[in-house]
Amino acid sequence: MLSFEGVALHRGGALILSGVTLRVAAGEVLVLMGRSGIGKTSLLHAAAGLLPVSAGRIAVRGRRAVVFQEPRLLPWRSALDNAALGLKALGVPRPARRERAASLLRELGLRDEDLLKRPHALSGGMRQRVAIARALAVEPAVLLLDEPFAALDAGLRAELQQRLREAVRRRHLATLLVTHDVVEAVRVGDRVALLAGRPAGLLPPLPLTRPAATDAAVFEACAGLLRRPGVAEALGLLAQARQPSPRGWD
Ligand SMILES: Nc1ncnc2c1ncn2[C@@H]1O[C@H](COP(=O)(O)OP(=O)(O)OP(=O)(O)O)[C@@H](O)[C@H]1O
Repeated sequence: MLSFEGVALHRGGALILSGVTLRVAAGEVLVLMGRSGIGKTSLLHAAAGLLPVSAGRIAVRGRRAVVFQEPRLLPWRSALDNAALGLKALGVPRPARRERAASLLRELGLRDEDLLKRPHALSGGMRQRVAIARALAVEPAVLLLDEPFAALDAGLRAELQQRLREAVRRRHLATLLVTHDVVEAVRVGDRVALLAGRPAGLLPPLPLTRPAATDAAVFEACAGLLRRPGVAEALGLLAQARQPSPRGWD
């Protein structure tokens, strides 16, 4: 379980977030969205313990793990050793940690011949699978994901979103996912919370209904979310739509 109560945050001397109250239950994927620079990553970093809060309280029940947009792997270590890193820090013996890491890497779609490759020999998608495996390996109760698939192409993103969703459901993790991608929100999330205003606060979270796996159902769910009052504005989409393009006004 992860909860924020009346949280305020400063960055560079400026108050960027205030009065943020939110609870992410075990087994729930809460998607955090809002326009660029609003404070999504800062809030996630505060939940990860990487940034102090200026006011309020963040409570984490159980272990937490973080996945960043870049995989942040050790270049001189194999995929297997990278995925097992957190377990090493926890003092899990080598055979047990390699076994658990290998099983997670397979669950996330790595083939056996990839397990001993170093990061430079893996694709971007494989590297991010290793980063997710490394996070899941420590058996967290709370998973914090900061745009984990933003650098991947659309097909791969869809596959990894599906695998992530299955992995967090199976483990009953309280998951906070920061993303700019509305498709990702409806594919992975149970609820979406939007940051808006300055300093930013949280709009009341909206439930997401799980769409069928077809593209049409996913796009219909996205359109439904964007039609909800305040959502397009909070994502900065209406302001963008009024921007002139090189061809004139869109
Ligand atoms: N290291 C830092 N020092 C000072 N200010 C920072 C720092 N990092 C971020 N900020 C500021 O804090 C505010 C929130 O940034 P943050 O990265 O949390 O927003 P975001 O919503 O995650 O943005 P994006 O969607 O573009 O990633 C921004 O105004 C940003 O300029």
